[in-house]
Amino acid sequence: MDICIVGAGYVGLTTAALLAELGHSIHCIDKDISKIKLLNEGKSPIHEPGLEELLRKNQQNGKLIFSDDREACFLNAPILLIAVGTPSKPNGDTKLTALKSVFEQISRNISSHKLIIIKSTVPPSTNEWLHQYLIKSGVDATLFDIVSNPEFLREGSAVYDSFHPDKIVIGSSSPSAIETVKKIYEKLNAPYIETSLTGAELMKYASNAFLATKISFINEFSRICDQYGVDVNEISTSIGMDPRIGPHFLQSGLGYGGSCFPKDLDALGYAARKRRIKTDILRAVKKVNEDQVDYYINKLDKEIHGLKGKQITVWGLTFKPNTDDTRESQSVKLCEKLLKRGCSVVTYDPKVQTIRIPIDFAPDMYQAAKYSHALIVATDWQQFKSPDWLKVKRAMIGNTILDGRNCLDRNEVIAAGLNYVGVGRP
Ligand SMILES: NC(=O)c1ccc[n+]([C@@H]2O[C@H](COP(=O)([O-])OP(=O)(O)OC[C@H]3O[C@@H](n4cnc5c(N)ncnc54)[C@H](O)[C@@H]3O)[C@@H](O)[C@H]2O)c1
Ligand SMILES: O=c1ccn([C@@H]2O[C@H](COP(=O)(O)OP(=O)(O)O[C@H]3O[C@H](CO)[C@@H](O)[C@H](O)[C@H]3O)[C@@H](O)[C@H]2O)c(=O)[nH]1
Repeated sequence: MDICIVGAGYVGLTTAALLAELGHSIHCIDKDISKIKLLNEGKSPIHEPGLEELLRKNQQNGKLIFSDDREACFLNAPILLIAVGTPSKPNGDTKLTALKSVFEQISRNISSHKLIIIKSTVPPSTNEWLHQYLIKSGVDATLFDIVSNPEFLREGSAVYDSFHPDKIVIGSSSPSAIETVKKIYEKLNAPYIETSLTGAELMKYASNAFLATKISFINEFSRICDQYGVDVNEISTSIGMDPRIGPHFLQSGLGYGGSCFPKDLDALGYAARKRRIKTDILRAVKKVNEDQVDYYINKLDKEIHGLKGKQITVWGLTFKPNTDDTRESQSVKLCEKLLKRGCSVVTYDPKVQTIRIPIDFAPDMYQAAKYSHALIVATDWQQFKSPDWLKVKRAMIGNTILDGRNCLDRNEVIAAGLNYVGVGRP
């Protein structure tokens, strides 16, 4: 099938690679000309394992083209898949500027039937609103169908996730549109969940809100473990064995970040408040996450007898490993708070070399440790999990290692003569 993908970000590019690989003809467009230029040179503008190779392969075999000619794409393609960003406003509401601009362009260029698939995460009833928008713009209702088809991939494993979805959610009031979307994905052999437009929107928010709740639950629990001298990782393993709970999203640490959980929880809370629904759980999940960075910093403060004037090494700036994304990263928040407490911060991240806060970047992880009073593992990149701790010890002035992701082997750290500190890690 001929599909135009609008938005060449994490979701748009991964979906472009997936659908081209499934045999469809993909035209992917973005308003950002620099991204399109890079893509046409065979380079991915984002770091996502396996993505660049897959994009290049499908560009070479003619299944995938990139351009910034949005109008031509809107005119020609019978299927439009929209994956533009939907960031938060300060009050938690969602900025729909990009989506509205796409729909404005569609309304001006529609002359034959369009199936419009919305992949972007949008607040409940947005898709209904978009449907009405096109009608009010004078577009004949028979000329388009809208399907809400939310995306569940994780950054860092986006390619794997999109080829192995646990389900494909398809929300629409049009049975024929639902059938077409099923055909697009049929080679994936994943179960379909058919629902309404708003049902699909809410399934996406429910998923992210529940996953974030699991993380904040275990993070709050790690503070309880901390007081009782019990290892929280053992608690996660134990409760995770119960199939009613499951082992995933029970890794305690500095908390969740990224472009999705914080934004989507805010959007859901805002939508509920608008309908006068109190969201006590969502508020608590957010509060635990916000407090978690302070809990770690206060623990370090006690351990090294004051933070002011100390040099702290932070390993990892991305919000999780295997990505270059620092949006809403807890590591970045940690660095900002350390600066406010009078520390100097030296950092190393395999994929980040600059950031808009006054911290120093070292060329490698060991040089980042040089002359520091303490070292914090803030993102669980594989290379930080089992480094040469003797080399780290020789580089540092102090000897405290704070395990911000509960991902280190404490015995290895101690064996090198270093002081292991974690939350809920006696
Ligand atoms: N990042 C994820 O892991 C993830 C996973 C599931 C769902 N989502 C949702 O998918 C959507 C996209 O997220 P993302 O992380 O890919 O965003 P992103 O910021 O990486 O990419 C969005 C792209 O859309 C482009 N764009 C904006 N306005 C445009 C326009 N009018 N015409 C053409 N292109 C335009 C931007 O230039 C950008 O390249 C969001 O709603 C997000 O919540 C994201
Ligand atoms: O046990 C865990 C699991 C994750 N995290 C943190 O949670 C954040 C989010 O991680 P993850 O969910 O793996 O990455 P995202 O790319 O943000 O993916 C989430 O957000 C996407 C955008 O909506 C959804 O599509 C995915 O299903 C959903 O997992 C990161 O900061 C992780 O460090 C933890 O602290 N403990």
